[in-house]
Amino acid sequence: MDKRVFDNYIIWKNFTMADSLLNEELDAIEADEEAINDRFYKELEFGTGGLRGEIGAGTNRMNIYTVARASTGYGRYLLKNNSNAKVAIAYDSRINSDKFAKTAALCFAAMGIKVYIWKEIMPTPVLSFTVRSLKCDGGIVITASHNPSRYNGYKVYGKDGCQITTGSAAQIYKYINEIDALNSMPDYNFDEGIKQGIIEYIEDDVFRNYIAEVKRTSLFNDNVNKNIKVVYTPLHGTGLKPIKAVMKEMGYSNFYVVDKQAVADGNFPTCPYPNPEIGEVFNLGLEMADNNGADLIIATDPDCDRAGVVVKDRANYTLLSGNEIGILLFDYICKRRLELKNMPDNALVITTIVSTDMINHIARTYGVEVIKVLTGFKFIGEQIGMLENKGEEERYIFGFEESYGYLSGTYVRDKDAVNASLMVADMCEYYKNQGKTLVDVLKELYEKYGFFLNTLHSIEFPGEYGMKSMEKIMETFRKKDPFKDFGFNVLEVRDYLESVSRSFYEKAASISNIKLPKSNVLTFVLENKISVTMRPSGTEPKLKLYLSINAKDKKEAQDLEHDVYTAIKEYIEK
Ligand SMILES: O=P([O-])(O)O[C@H]1O[C@H](COP(=O)(O)O)[C@@H](O)[C@H](O)[C@H]1O
Ligand SMILES: [Mg+2]
Repeated sequence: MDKRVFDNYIIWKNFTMADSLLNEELDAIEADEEAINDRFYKELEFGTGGLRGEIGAGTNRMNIYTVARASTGYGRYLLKNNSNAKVAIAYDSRINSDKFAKTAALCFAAMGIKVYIWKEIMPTPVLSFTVRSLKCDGGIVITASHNPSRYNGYKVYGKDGCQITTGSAAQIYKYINEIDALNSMPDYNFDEGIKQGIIEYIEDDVFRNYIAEVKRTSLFNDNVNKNIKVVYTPLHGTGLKPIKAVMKEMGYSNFYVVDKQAVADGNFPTCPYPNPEIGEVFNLGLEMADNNGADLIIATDPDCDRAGVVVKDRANYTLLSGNEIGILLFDYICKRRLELKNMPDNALVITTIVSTDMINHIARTYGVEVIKVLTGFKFIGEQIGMLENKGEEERYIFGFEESYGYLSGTYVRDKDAVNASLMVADMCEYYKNQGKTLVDVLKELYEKYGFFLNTLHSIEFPGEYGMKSMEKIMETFRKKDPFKDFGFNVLEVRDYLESVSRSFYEKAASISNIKLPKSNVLTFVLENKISVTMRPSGTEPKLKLYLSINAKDKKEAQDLEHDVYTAIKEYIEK
């Protein structure tokens, strides 16, 4: 083991004597080099959605010390830009989320930064709204989103209500890096901060205004009493209060909550992996739907920025993928805006390089421009900010990413599952009035545009060894062209780390630049309308493989997908 790692372990062990839980954890791993290494080989870093890590002792863990370190660094950055800085804080239902939120509040307050904090658990999009509404210089949410219960995290927002992107993340990280976690806990008391007014609970008005904005995104509010039956589950997270409010106020009186999952609980007792991408999270919702014949089951992740959907198609229930929800919503939004005569000139949809290309085809039909950004909704939020600066905000009609992230308004700058739930319910009601289910509509879209199969395969690579293995795999694919050995012709390679795209459509290869921030992502466009994108996840120790096939029917697409994935998997495992 690296000496620095072991020295750090000893320092933390001595320091945490007064913190029995952390100390016990460190004591117990005394003879386990791997466990020590995993806790100390690095510091938590900014990934796709802020800092994220397992809860526990060490520099590579979420604990009050690493939270204090991040907060002190972020606080210094905020003060550098504005000596009267204000910051907003929200937290979800995860283990220690409230404690970490208070730790952060203390750090900011001790530095003289005014803190607005929610008194109860709140969704991530509400924090984005709060930052803008209270004119804060920034904000944070304590959450690890949809990760398993052993994780927590720290999402950081700029004054535009958008999660910090590459440039500001690097600047903030410089400040954080100057700070020693164990010396960053302030000598300050939360109640004292409240008394002095430097820490203030956020008023309910902000929540009500947020709800009003979400309701305003509806393209269907001409029909107040809705007929469809909706089953909803917040998966033990923050979604219940806002989604119940919006749905009831928008006339969805047949709205049923999965009781067992309504209780906020960071142990996620009924769904250990509270991710709407995983079909099992719908089990309890399906039981309920089987009994009451619901048209729709909606699940939102713990910080309520992702929404997953199961729809009733005659007698069956079908789980939609993130891409399928995205194309259905996009098509619905275009259709409704044209019907309501409020389609903006030069309308714009923003999506990511790992989301379905089918969006381009639909966009062409409606004359909507498509912008593609790197993975992470923050890059979509950033684009909305750029439009706002040019006074062109109205052009934005929809943003979506394959990992169940959607936003159809500009009142927040992050994906919003409250907005997504309302839009999906509206869409379901709209088509039901025409005698169609969402599965029928999806089939119509596939008939019109050809069948698109988009799959995501995640391969786990835990710990330092895993991280290095992923790097090696990425390098191998970058340097060699294994697809040749698999028997596929490569037509184009996009290397987002080197910002170049090489295409081989003609005999001589041509090279062009990619105008996106550098990121460790590779896309291989193969013959037969197949493409493969690979990247290490920025939120979990996983290599993500996104396969996209455009074929004449489902069977053909599935066969091709199987062949490509099997070849890649065998190659990686070799
Ligand atoms: O986790 P969330 O819901 O905050 O979501 C975050 O992580 C997702 C997965 O990222 P990765 O593929 O790097 O794991 C991203 O798609 C999303 O935009 C980002 O906000
Ligand atoms: Mg989330």
